[in-house]
Amino acid sequence: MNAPSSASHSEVDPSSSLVAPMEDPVHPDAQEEENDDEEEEEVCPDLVPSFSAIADKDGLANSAQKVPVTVITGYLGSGKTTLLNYVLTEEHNKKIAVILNEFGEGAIEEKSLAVGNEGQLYEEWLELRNGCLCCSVKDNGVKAIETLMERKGKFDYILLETTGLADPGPVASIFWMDEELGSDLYLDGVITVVDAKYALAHLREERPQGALNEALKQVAVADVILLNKTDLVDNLQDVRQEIQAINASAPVVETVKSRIDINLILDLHAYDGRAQMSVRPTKFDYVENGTPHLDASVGTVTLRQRGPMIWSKLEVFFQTLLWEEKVYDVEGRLAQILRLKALVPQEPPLPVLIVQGVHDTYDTYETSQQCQDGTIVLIGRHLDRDILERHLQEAMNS
Ligand SMILES: Nc1nc2c(ncn2[C@@H]2O[C@H](COP(=O)(O)OP(=O)(O)OP(=O)(O)O)[C@@H](O)[C@H]2O)c(=O)[nH]1
Ligand SMILES: [Zn+2]
Repeated sequence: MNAPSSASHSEVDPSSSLVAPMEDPVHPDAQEEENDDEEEEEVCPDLVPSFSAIADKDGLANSAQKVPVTVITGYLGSGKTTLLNYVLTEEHNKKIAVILNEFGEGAIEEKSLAVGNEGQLYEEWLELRNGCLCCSVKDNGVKAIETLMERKGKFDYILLETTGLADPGPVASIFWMDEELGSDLYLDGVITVVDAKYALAHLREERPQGALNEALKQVAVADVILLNKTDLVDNLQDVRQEIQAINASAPVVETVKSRIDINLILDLHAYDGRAQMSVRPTKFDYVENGTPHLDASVGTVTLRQRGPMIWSKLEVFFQTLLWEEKVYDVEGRLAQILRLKALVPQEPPLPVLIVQGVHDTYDTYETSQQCQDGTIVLIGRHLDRDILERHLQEAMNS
């Protein structure tokens, strides 16, 4: 685990390196900044799910025992529940637990008061056909789910629908952090459902003091985006462009009634070494910098670095960016990272590393994927490519 003070966590699992600031890992992004619009329009490496086992034996053994959690987020009424229902009725050989929750809402203190004994915060379980289960957990703790598993037996898979106004970042981090602490659960991926008809309005909604709106955060941290309700819209070009300008690294799949090949959303392993990052140039790579024509305040910047990199130096760059709050854009606004991914070749025989980050927490994983050059994908706001590039070079040359 990677956090300003992570010693206690590395004792728990020395093979892992998840890093996050420890003061308040559940709500790491408390910055409120002035409102503005900025984005980079550029498409960069996608995280492509790999269904072949490329993790090492330990990694596989590890995730075999643990239950994957896919977080399903999206604005009010975008089609999250429709997606869950669809997954439950599709043919699959999994015993899936669906959890509707009020995760990540309210203060932790309030929640622990509400949890009561043994985290019994769930409502009635509904037994569905094909062995699936459904419930509503009114807790923001992993404990409640673990208690459920103790009572109901282990599931193969958990789908967790956040409320439409939730910021999925902290929710995702809960599972991620909890994995470090020996939980039975691990975060597989974040799926964001976008309402094609109202997305542009949602993404542009202003919040007091320039806070980021939920729709932006939901798109920014997505591993896969469903552009849903496409039957209601004639021209998808604008909304698709705006989504990709915000998060250039997540595949955007157009859907009606959230119908999607479930292989595209389950078992992504988006947060471990089994995710493959493919580096493919796209037309967006050639868009001029500094001439944004889309009205988004969150964007993606991709930095590339030739040849093998020294991880400890790259880590200095990440920590400067994520924790030290020393990186600004040209107008002096603090860079705020919502999601980060990197593919980092090291001098052989050191393995290639994948770095995954949500807000200010990041983790590294070894991958068997090969690459010559490093790629760093940053999604957030107030990201100025030239300034970020300079900080990266400073760190690499230190
Ligand atoms: N026309 C159309 N309607 C859809 C589509 N997908 C879902 N809906 C409808 O949109 C409404 C909201 O869908 P839900 O799945 O409940 O949305 P949700 O994201 O779970 O909503 P909340 O939980 O309230 O945030 C329902 O009436 C769905 O039937 C679609 O692709 N096209
Ligand atoms: Zn719903």
